[in-house]
Parts: sequence; C-alpha cells; structure tokens
Amino acid sequence: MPISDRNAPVLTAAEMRAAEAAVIAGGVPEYALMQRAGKAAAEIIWRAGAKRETLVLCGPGNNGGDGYVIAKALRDYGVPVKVAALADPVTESARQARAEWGGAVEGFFHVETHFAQVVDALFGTGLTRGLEGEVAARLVQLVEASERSYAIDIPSGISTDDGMPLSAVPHFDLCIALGQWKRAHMLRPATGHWRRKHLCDIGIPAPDATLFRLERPRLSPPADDAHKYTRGLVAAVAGEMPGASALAAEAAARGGAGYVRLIGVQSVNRTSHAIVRASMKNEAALSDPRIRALLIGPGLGRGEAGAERLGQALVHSHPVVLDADALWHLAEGAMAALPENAILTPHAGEFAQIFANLSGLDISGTVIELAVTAAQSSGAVVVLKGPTTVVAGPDGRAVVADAAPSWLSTAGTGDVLAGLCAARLAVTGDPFRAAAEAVWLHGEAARLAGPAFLADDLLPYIPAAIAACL
Ligand SMILES: NC(=O)C1=CN([C@@H]2O[C@H](COP(=O)(O)OP(=O)(O)OC[C@H]3O[C@@H](n4cnc5c(N)ncnc54)[C@H](O)[C@@H]3O)[C@@H](O)[C@H]2O)[C@H](O)CC1
Ligand SMILES: [K+]
Repeated sequence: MPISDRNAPVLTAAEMRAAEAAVIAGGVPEYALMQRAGKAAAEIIWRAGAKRETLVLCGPGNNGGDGYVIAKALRDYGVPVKVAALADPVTESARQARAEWGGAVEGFFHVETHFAQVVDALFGTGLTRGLEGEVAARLVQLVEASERSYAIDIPSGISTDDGMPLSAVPHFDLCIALGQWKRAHMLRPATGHWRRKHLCDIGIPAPDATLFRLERPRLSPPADDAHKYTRGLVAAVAGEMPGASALAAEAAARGGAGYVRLIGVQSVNRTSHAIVRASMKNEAALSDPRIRALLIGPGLGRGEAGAERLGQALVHSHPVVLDADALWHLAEGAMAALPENAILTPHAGEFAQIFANLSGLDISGTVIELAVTAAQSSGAVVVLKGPTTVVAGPDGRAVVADAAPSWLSTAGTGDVLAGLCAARLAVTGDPFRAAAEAVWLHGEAARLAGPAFLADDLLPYIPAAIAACL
C-alpha cells in the first residue's frame, strides 16, 4: 500500500518483468510495449534535441529493440539518425524492431565518434554483468563526445537493483525510465550518472509494491474545532546541549504540533516563547497522557545523565521519536522496550552502531534493504538518513527520498528532521506516514531556503513547505 496515490512504485528488475508479463498475459504483445516505449522516448528526445544529428546505440536485447524503435521514430520526425549495433538482436521483438527500422546498421566500434546526440540503448534491466572493457570505454567516448546524451531505461552498465556501476558508465543528460521507476533510478551512485530523469508511462499498471518514491504528501489544516491538545502535544526532552533540543522543539512547533513542551532545559535563551518549558523533576510533564509524541536524542548527551533521562522518558510508553544520542544509548535491551509507535532516525554511522549489535541481523545491501531489515527487526519505523533517505516500516513498506538538496549536509538539520517527525507523529498518530511527511517537509524547507543555510534557517521555511501540501 502506498501512503498516497502520489507515491509511484519503485521496482526491482524482477518486479518490472512480472509487471510487464502481466500486461502481456492480458493480451498486449511484447512488441506493442516496445513500440510504446520507443515512441515515448523518441518524442522526449525530439522535443529536447529537435533535428540534431543523433546516434542510437543498440544492444542485443529488448533495450536494443527500444533503440531501433527510437531510431525509426526520430527518422519519421525528420531527424538525421544513425544506428550502431553492438550485436545482432537476440529477442523476437528486437529483431522485429530492427527490421522495421530497415536502415543501415553500423558497427559499434566503426561508426564515427562525434554526434550532436547519443542514445544509449545497449542494455537495460537485463544486464547480467559489467560491459567488457572496450565496450564500456567506447560508450564513454561516444557519450562524452556528444552535446546531449540519453540513457534508455537505465545507463548501460548500471545494475538495476542496487544502482551500482558494474563497468565504466558515462554521465548522461537525461535518463528515460520506461514503464515504472526501478531501484537504480533512486539509488546512489546511479543517480549521479544523469542530470535529469523522466518516467515514461507505457501502460504498465503499478503493481503491488513495497517500495515507493517519496512525493509531496497531502496534509490537512487543523479541524474547525481544533485546540492545542487535539492538534497534538509534543514533549521534547533536552540534555547536555540544549541548543539541539531547542532546534528540534521549534521544528516540531512549526511542523504542525499544537503544543510543544521542552523538558529539562536550563538555559532558555533564543527559544520561542510559545514553547513551554518544564523541569525534569516535574513528573507530570513527562507522564502527561495527552502527550502524542515524545522526542528525545538531540543534544541529550552520551553520559550517565543522558541514559537516565532516556530511561525516564521511555517509561511512559508514549509514541516516540528517537534520534542522535538516544540512538547511541539504544542497546539491544532498550530496543525491546520501544513503544509500539516509535520512529528511529539514524544516519549511516548511528545505524551501523545500533543494528550491528543486534544478533542474527544481516545488515547488508542497499540503504533500502538496510532500512527495511532494521524496521522489521526493531518493530519501529526507521528513517535511514543520508543523501538518499529511506523511511521503512515494520510491515516491509518503504519510501525513498531521492531529491533532497545536498545543502542539508550541515550540522543541526537532523535535529530539525527529528522535530518534524515528532510533530507529524503527534498530528497523525501513524509513525510511517509521519516520518514520510517529515522527510518531505524537511527537503522542501531546504529547497526553499536555498544554498548554504544554517539548520536554524530551515525553521521559517517549514510553514511554506506545509502550505505546498494543503
Ligand atoms: N519493462 C518494460 O515494460 C519494457 C521494457 N523493454 C525494454 O527491455 C529492456 C529489458 O530487455 P532485456 O532483453 O530483458 O534485457 P537487455 O536488453 O537489458 O539485455 C539483455 C541481453 O543482453 C545480454 N547481456 C546482459 N549483460 C551483458 C553484458 N554485460 N555484456 C553483453 N551482453 C550482456 C543478455 O544475455 C541478454 O541477451 C528494458 O530495460 C527496456 O529497455 C521493452 O521495450 C518492453 C517494455
Ligand atoms: K540503456
């Protein structure tokens, strides 16, 4: 189940083949799908490149078949086109496409090197190993010599399921994904191999999937009769570095919570007056049954005092967001004590530290497998933060955020994200939805803030990010 109909599925190569097979079983011939794919891609190339001379590189499989369809369609638009093939077609559909192209087919190594545009239709989701050395080198040479380049479905040499290059892979202007997004379209390092990506709809319906692309969520304004408690009370527990918990608390307040209580902070300078402070000694402040989300970790400290505060805070079983130093304190025992609705927000280093200690857990694979395995083993929603952030739920669902600005890689932005997670958890009561909304709002606030911001600068952009979702 996607979290909303805006979230497109992200498939493995096997899932893509199954989705394609279902359409073919429903009566659409494979060749008709290839025609749709090739024509849709050709239209995009035509719009981008008009009548620039174009070289289409065709491989032996159906990716190459798409290439022949593209070449024919571009020729029909009046574009000067040449085709160079690495090998003869090995599938029936590709043979048919080549026959319909009907024009000359040059040798991959013999065709001249300089073209205004190059289209890579050598290999797609059927890639089983890296390209041979000279083949990869020639592809890089042809693409680098061109003014514009297009990768059909996936750049040749990129592994579909993990986004890893299996041989030298050039950088393209545009990656044209066919039918549905595949994992490599979301994962580094693959995503560094194109400037833009575009998904072509070729009539392959979204299959049942567990992984989705994070898209702009739909949020609702508070109900007409809302008051601060119905909108959600967030309790943020401070620690050794009060600035971090203050930042997280402010993000929670701007992220939609009705009431934010900051507990256990001594120095109060520079925190909004709307955030209510309470002492750790005031037990009622933490045990308050109206608390809809507890936030602990930013600035907590790694010493005894931090561990003690964490223990005190978890005792009440509030839905919780655990970040930073709280994750550091999270040993196997504490993990078992997590309340039902918990969100963990580790970056890669924290992630390795927590989950490497869990016995019997195989932590390997892409950030997607890592986050999903961690969520399933901990029973919590895991937000694995990084250049590609993944939100995974214990039920196996995950969303991947592939487009956050790299300017977010600065101190304190994690505190802001944790605060947003707490706000959305308090508002929605659903940790998976909350984490996905928070990650999107965080990325949007960063986009709005522009370059070289401080984490504090994100705060005034959060309302505008929310406004984009109403
Ligand atoms: N998904 C869809 O709905 C549609 C996808 N189309 C396109 O088809 C490709 C996938 O085609 P497939 O034939 O399965 O695989 P490839 O063309 O990627 O290549 C398979 C071919 O190549 C051999 N091979 C694999 N790796 C290497 C290598 N390193 N060196 C040499 N040879 C290699 C392998 O043995 C096969 O013979 C998909 O990406 C779309 O572009 C269709 O158009 C229909 C709709
Ligand atoms: K390709």
